[in-house]
Amino acid sequence: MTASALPDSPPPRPAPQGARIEISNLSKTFGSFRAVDDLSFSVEPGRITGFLGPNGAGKTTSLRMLLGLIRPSSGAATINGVPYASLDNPMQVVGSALEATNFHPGRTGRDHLRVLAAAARVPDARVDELLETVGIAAAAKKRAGAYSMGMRQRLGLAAALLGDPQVLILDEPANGLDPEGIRWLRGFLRHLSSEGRTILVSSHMLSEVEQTVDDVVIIANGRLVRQGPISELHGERRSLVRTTDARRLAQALAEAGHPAQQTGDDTLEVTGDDPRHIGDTALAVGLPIYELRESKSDLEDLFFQLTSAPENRNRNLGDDAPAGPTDVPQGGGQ
Ligand SMILES: Nc1ncnc2c1ncn2[C@@H]1O[C@H](COP(=O)(O)OP(=O)(O)OP(=O)(O)O)[C@@H](O)[C@H]1O
Repeated sequence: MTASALPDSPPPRPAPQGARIEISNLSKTFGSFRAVDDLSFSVEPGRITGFLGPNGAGKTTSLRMLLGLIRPSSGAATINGVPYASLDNPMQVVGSALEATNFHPGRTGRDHLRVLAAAARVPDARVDELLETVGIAAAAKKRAGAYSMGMRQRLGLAAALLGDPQVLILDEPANGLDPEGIRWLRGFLRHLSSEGRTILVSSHMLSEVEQTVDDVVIIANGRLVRQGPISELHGERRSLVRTTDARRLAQALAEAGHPAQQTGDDTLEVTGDDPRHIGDTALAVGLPIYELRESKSDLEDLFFQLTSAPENRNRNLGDDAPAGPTDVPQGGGQ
């Protein structure tokens, strides 16, 4: 049906395209403590980027600077080339959920969103649409104080989406979600990024976001330790093979130009080869294959190695951790 056949229906709302986030030499010190240290990275539209680091690495502090909630000691954080505080229509550009606990406990989930919607001149219909989208419509009239952590996460996500933003910034959004909720979140974020939006998601566990993100930015001790597509973290492809005579198959693979290492009487590991070549070679020498699977490097181990080098160890466990908060949030736009 064409649009002209439905003169009263509103035109379909085009999904907003993403915006680029640029963090340039960003630093934040609290007293003499350097929470974020000369951090630079960029986040691209149409991709989900995991912002990762152990507890106390400086993720939330960086996100708060990006959102204009605290002032950088030096450096800059921009969205589409401008600091958050200079955006003309911030809610349409950036939606964020930094804490899932920041709700008036006596107010219903729906009222919480309606207050925010009114302030941003977003119609109430969008509130109901979003409650449905994030899966808490049935609890819309319950007090937010009675919500589970997972429900508060969903409410926070709905609040972040009120302005239909180009950029979504979520601090540990999987906290408190059950496995079904995590799977739902993964699909939902994938859908939003496929519309061209820019999604930045923080987590202290690489394994938690491993299946969700396209790119990673890993920080430790306030500093960047790795940035790039998550596929590059996996390193070279390896296959594990189980057969009856691993030595003979390893030899046959070597003769066919595919170096393999015997790891047991009946097991071997082949580096960088297409599993089909392994199967073909085994068939050619008449050996059965009982198991053939790709072995991915353990990303959680890699994450630990990257972030636990002596210079990157968690400062909260060391002697130089700060005594306590010394910088009061300044509110948006400061
Ligand atoms: N207002 C503040 N005053 C003093 N120190 C602070 C302040 N805010 C954060 N810090 C310190 O800065 C460091 C980084 O904290 P931040 O919350 O950014 O880390 P994080 O990576 O988000 O950690 P988590 O995964 O535990 O949330 C921590 O050592 C924290 O104690």
